[in-house]
Amino acid sequence: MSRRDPAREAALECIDAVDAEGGYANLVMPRILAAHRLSGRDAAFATELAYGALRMHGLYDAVIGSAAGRPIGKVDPEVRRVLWLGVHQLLGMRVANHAAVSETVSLARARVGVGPSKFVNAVLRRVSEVSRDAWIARVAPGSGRDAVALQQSHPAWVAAELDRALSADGRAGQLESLLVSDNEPARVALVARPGLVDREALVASAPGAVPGTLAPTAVVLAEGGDPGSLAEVRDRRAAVQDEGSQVVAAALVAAAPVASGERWIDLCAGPGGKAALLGAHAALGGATVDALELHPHRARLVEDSVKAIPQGTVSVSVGDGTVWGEPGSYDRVLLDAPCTGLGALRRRPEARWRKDPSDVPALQQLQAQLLDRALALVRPGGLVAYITCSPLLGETRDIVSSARGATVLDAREAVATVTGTGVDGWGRGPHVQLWTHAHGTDSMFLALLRRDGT
Ligand SMILES: C[S@@+](CC[C@H](N)C(=O)[O-])C[C@H]1O[C@@H](n2cnc3c(N)ncnc32)[C@H](O)[C@@H]1O
Repeated sequence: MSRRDPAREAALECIDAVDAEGGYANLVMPRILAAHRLSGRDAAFATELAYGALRMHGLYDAVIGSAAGRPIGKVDPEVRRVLWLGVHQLLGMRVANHAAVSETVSLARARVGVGPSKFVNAVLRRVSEVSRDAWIARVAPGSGRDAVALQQSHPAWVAAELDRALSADGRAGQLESLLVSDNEPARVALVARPGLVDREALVASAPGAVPGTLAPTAVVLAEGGDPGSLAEVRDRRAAVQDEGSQVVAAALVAAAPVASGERWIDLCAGPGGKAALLGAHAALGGATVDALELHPHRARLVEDSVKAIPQGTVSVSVGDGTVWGEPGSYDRVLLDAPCTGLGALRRRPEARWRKDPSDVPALQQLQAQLLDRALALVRPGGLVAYITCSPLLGETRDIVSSARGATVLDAREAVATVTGTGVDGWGRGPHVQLWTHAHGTDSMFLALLRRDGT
């Protein structure tokens, strides 16, 4: 009987659950780690192994096909997933070649049988003969867009859309940097909800944490920092939230002075990160927030997220934002629209492979309907923040440019107020597009609109 490494077993279970059963890595992995009683460095190793293989398998399939001398489609899917695990150790991690090959082969023997394990052994030995760069030169040579997409393991259509969005934002030539940043796991950022906990106090509670560099509410945890260990997170005075999300939500508050009695609505609130940040600001300024969410189970997450906000400030409802509410009855609307999520690929290792260009038109239609409704819901002179965690032009500028009855504001001014920086650092305007490679945040888009009329 050969000895098998529990961290590699856990990683393979995660890869199987995601690739074969349609699971989400960030949901299945914690359960698998607990079942294998893995923590600390072993858990981190298993997670990097699984997430890296799931992210990078576009490139690894090309390497495996070349090393095996057969099209990847002819490799049994179960064997292929074991190979991803081995190739990621060889080309994506600093695991010694002999350990990567022998540990993966013993796993293969147990999981897929002796015959296939010999094939795994032969392929991995061949892969281990040359470096990652040499493999890239062999299977994805050049510097054209499709080559860069394969080198950085992104579907070609995703890379093409991101490239277009970069160019439109004055960032032509930055595609490779962006795709590289999608492959680097994000450091965990927390929000210190204003009025509920001081940022300095939160920094002091979390060993090794530092203040964020963009949002005045942000705290960045040390590598491996566990947000669940912090009382402030457990009681919802603080929460995990990308710093870019904090900036764009706070920009709606910063766009005009808050008058007591203002009514705000978050039209697409689940799971409630931005609703809670708005709620904390609203409580300080004497405003109230309605938080709307289509799906009841996500509305429950919003309820939980806002539970530390002073009573009577936020009220959560289940409903459809395309038809909700009394026209003209709100002062500000936050519309964080459902989108492809292609600006947050670093958070979800499998996400890039689950999207398809055919998903985009239905999302665009919904985004346009929601923005229409958002503009109907605000009073004349009221403000709408249109936000996506996708930089795709079809989900961002194109949606905003087709809106009627509103004036587009320079969102850079509100963002500069939030971040305490000058307007110039925020692109060409009037919208603000954050970029993972440039700002270290998710690639969030923000447009601010003011409804016309008096
Ligand atoms: C991008 S997420 C919002 C994230 C949220 N603002 C946060 O910061 O936690 C979009 C949300 O809109 C919800 N949604 C989708 N269609 C909707 C609709 N027609 N009306 C209201 N909510 C909708 C989705 O269920 C999802 O929870």
